Amino acid sequence: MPATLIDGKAAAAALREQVAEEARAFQAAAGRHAGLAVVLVGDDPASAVYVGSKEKATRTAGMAGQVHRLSADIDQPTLMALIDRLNADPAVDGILVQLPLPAGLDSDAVIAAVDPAKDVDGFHPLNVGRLASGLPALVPCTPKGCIFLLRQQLGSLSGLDAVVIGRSAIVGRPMAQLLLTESCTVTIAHSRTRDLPAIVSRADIVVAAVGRPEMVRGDWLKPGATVIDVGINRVEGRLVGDVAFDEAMTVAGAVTPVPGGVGPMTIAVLLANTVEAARRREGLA
Ligand SMILES: Nc1nc(=O)c2c([nH]1)NC[C@@H]1CN(c3ccc(C(=O)N[C@@H](CCC(=O)O)C(=O)O)cc3)C=[N+]21
Repeated sequence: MPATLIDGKAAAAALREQVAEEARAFQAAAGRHAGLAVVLVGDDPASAVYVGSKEKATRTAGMAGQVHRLSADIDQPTLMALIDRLNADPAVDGILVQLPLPAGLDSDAVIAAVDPAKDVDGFHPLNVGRLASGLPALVPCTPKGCIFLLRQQLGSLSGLDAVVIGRSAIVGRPMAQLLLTESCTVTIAHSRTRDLPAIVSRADIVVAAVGRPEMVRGDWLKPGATVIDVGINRVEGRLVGDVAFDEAMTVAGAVTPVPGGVGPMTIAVLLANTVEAARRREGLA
């Protein structure tokens, strides 16, 4: 029997509906809309598309969105001054600086300059530390979206063996922290891992976040495993994940597709984080 297809698009639509409800309740209680500011530096076409869909989703959820589009050749002090202005603006609850920034700009400095209470990406060192300590925090959108999909598919994750492939600051590391909070036994694998197929073969949950098209093969998987594919790779004009999808579907219990899996959840969680930040800032949470 083939694996269940995990429908991220449907899950994201349901979450966006719930967030729209929370945004209405916030508006009624606070007398203003929750507000998200997105900063886009340069004219990378893929980034422009993502930012456009974030803008649309923000409005649809009944929140106030603003996009700041800056030229690729702005200097660091100009960008830092914009962050300071957004930090000081009471109408702005969430700040997202689209990454990667053009060469020459220091993204670590920009991330550290964002008010941690407005850090809806969960990239500020304070939120990273809070997540690692098991404290309430604003949590990176993509890993949090993966947890939603896993909970929907499996219910409790307690005691399950989880393997995260990839150790990036934006996906792999926070993903491992969240799985630990869900009481999984967590292994983080990466480019230096020896015998990756053997490690993956023990996992009830596999999260692939490496950025190598179709690297995880079907015959690595434990039969019945739940496979979350975070990869978005453009190969010969089409999108493929980090998992060999057709192979995985013959072995796994459930698999996320690319597109239509994790990606749509990322934007829905961004909206959820923005309402959460707004509620905390107004003392409503
Ligand atoms: N500060 C910051 N925060 C981010 O969250 C952030 C970022 N920078 N930089 C770029 C990445 C990428 N990202 C995606 C969001 C949605 C989809 C998405 O909705 N994908 C759809 C469509 C894919 C397509 O057609 O291109 C899907 O997978 O089905 C993908 C990728 C957020 N990112």
